[in-house]
Amino acid sequence: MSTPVKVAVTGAAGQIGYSLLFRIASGSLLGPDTPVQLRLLEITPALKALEGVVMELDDCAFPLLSGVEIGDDANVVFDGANIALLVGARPRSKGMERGDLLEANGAIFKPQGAALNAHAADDIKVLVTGNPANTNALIAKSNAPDIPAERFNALTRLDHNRALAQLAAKTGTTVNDIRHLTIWGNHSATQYPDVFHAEVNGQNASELVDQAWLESTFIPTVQQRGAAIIEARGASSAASAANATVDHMRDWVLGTPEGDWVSMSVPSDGSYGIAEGIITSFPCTTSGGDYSIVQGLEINEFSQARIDASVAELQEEREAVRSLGLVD
Ligand SMILES: NC(=O)C1=CN([C@@H]2O[C@H](COP(=O)(O)OP(=O)(O)OC[C@H]3O[C@@H](n4cnc5c(N)ncnc54)[C@H](O)[C@@H]3O)[C@@H](O)[C@H]2O)C=CC1
Ligand SMILES: O=C([O-])CC(=O)C(=O)O
Repeated sequence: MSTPVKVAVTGAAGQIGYSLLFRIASGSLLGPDTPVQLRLLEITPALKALEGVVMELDDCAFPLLSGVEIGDDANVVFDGANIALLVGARPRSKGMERGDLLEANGAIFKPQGAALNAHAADDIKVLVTGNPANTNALIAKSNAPDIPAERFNALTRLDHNRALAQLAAKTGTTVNDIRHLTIWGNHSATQYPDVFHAEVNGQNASELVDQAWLESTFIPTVQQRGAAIIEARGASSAASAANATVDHMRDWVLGTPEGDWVSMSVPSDGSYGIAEGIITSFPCTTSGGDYSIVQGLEINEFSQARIDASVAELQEEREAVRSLGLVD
């Protein structure tokens, strides 16, 4: 067996953590031949609950799990990490304005960015799931000047998976029949799920569904799915968010399937005229541990307006965290 890969997870005692850790330890993240060491970060009051989760991990007797370290100090927990899954974040509480939310999360992601910069392994890959995920990833990236910027991603794979499921249901197919779906923009209600390049069994998806369904059902359903889950379950998406976190990082490390792409929020390099530096969702392929933004797609007027709106929201978030001194 090879040397264990060190996987750091923050917010490990939370809802998503409770699904995610078991998937990582069972081999879903890095495959059946790669042992993992889990390095779990929590706030001090949650360490006892986390100890209980570690007892359960022990009780699974996972053959690939080489060890588990837990703690409340990012400088210790991130030591030597090859992968960091930043899940723990400050949720919006009643009466909290967006600016307050960004500030509260800045207090988490700024020091975590700095701790990754100082202690993570040279090949570190960072994926932010904790909301507001795109801007939290931007804050972490800005505070880790020695880590290449492209190693900081945010999660829009859950939105991608939700869009796949909705399109499959509408067209009477399965998710396996669909290729080239894209989420553009922010992991928020402004995100744009784009079917204009998608194919269902080789046929362009926009020819199989009408514009009215796209505008009044598909797009709002995908954009509002998180809220619908909260309404139904009384708690936010957890197993599906953990699953998407695994999907994103697994594909980044092990590669996307031949002939398809996935949606990843990555620092913009200016592709499609999108402001450089913001962390926004693009169609991406990956190979050899590196990803590339799919180039050359024709963007119609309908799509462009929606991409612009979501990118504008991300630029506003960047301005807000800039004015708080959280990013350059
Ligand atoms: N990007 C996406 O698609 C999705 C993102 N989310 C977000 O993921 C985040 C986590 O969700 P849940 O697990 O359901 O929340 P949760 O509240 O059950 O767990 C979060 C955990 O993070 C911990 N935490 C807080 N501050 C921390 C810090 N500084 N360091 C380490 N741990 C810290 C808390 O103690 C808590 O145990 C939330 O921000 C949620 O909005 C949820 C679903 C989808
Ligand atoms: O709104 C939330 O906290 C959960 C979320 O991001 C989602 O389900 O997409």
